[in-house]
Amino acid sequence: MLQAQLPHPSPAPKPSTWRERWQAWRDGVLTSPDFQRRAARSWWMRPIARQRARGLFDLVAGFVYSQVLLACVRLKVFDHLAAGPLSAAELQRVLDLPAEGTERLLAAAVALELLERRESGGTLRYGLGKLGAPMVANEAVAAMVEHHAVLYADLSDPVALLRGGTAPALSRYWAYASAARPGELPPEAVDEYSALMSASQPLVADEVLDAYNVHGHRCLLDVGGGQGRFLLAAARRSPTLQLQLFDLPGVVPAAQRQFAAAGLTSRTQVHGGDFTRDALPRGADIASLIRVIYDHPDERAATILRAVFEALPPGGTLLLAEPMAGARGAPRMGDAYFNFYLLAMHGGRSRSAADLARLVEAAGFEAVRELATPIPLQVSVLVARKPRG
Ligand SMILES: CC(C)=CCC/C(C)=C/CC/C(C)=C/C=C/C(C)=C/C=C/C=C(C)/C=C/C=C(C)/C=C/C=C(C)/C=C/CC(C)(C)O
Ligand SMILES: C[S@@+](CC[C@H](N)C(=O)[O-])C[C@H]1O[C@@H](n2cnc3c(N)ncnc32)[C@H](O)[C@@H]1O
Repeated sequence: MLQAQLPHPSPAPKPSTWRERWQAWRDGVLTSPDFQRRAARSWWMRPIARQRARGLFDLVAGFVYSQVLLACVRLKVFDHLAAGPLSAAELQRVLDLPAEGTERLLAAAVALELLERRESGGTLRYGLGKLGAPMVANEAVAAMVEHHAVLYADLSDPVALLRGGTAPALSRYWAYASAARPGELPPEAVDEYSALMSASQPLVADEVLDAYNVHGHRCLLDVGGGQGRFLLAAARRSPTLQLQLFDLPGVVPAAQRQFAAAGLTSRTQVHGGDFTRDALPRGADIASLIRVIYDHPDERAATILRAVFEALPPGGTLLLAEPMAGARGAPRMGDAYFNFYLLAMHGGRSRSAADLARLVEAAGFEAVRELATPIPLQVSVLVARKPRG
């Protein structure tokens, strides 16, 4: 049965304001198939009708578009074209696909602006499109594209997911999200997500370090710092900065290996523990929480922020960075994408900068401010200070 034919669960409220009357009238018009048909045929309404049809079609087809991108990533199409355009026959050879598969992939990738057709001297070649060019050697986004197989399997029944009681694969992938004692997770339970986080740090690290200059600081404690990729980026910005990393005991051996490989062992202290139970190491004058707080429900987020507050000296700085709901220019990222992602993960919630500022202040910090980042879709940043007195 169509939604419009379902009985209303309560007597529909009578519109009382001008705005409510306008909205009720507009709903009536826009849901009418007769109006939709007439609008599509009217010269002045047709552009709007076409735009709405396209918008809805793109929501229907979104998974197909994602899979075209996945095919391009798996076949390394963008990297093959980095040195210059290739003909369909050349691409067929390097991609090792049948001719028809190649033609279909190229047509789809051109339509999605991942590739573009280039004609010269009577030969048709394929080059990088405006959305394909940023994918060249982009291991961060490529790793995320691959990872979405897990998410999309969990989203195959979105209503069941919303009703709860399911056991999404994503909640097993992020083993700490539902573990009673995350501190006891062995390396094999944390290695896969830690590698994904490490691979995707380039989406975040330079954005954060461009927004906040760590130069004036003596020692940076990265809480939930994973395999240390953010600290390695910070160390490159400030050669005198001391580094402390805190993460689950199962994660820290990989972090230690990364610091040793970068020749940074003497500047680094690595601590294993559970930030919901254990005290954080003292000694840093700035602590960062990068892509950590949105993993957790409010109560656990408050515990983590309080632990950071305790670890910092008076006047110490908190640097909190993650993709935030309501980020400028990215309205779908927080409320649609991460909202559902975090539901499947059985973890936390996508929060706006204002929601996070409230949590940060409740933990005792002051002077909370949001810093501008170049691409808020990737990450937004809050800084705050522990009071001096
Ligand atoms: C030169 C001429 C002719 C014109 C100039 C025109 C011009 C200005 C062009 C701009 C070109 C340009 C610089 C393009 C840049 C493109 C960029 C920066 C693209 C970035 C894309 C980023 C993407 C797609 C990021 C995706 C991130 C995802 C999906 C992240 C997912 C994260 C997850 C799932 C995290 C999970 C962690 C957990 C569990 C929630 O804690
Ligand atoms: C989403 S990852 C972010 C990692 C890293 N900050 C980054 O942005 O790449 C969250 C991190 O928090 C760590 N974590 C989760 N629960 C934890 C806990 N109870 N105690 C300590 N670390 C924890 C995870 O092991 C993981 O490294």
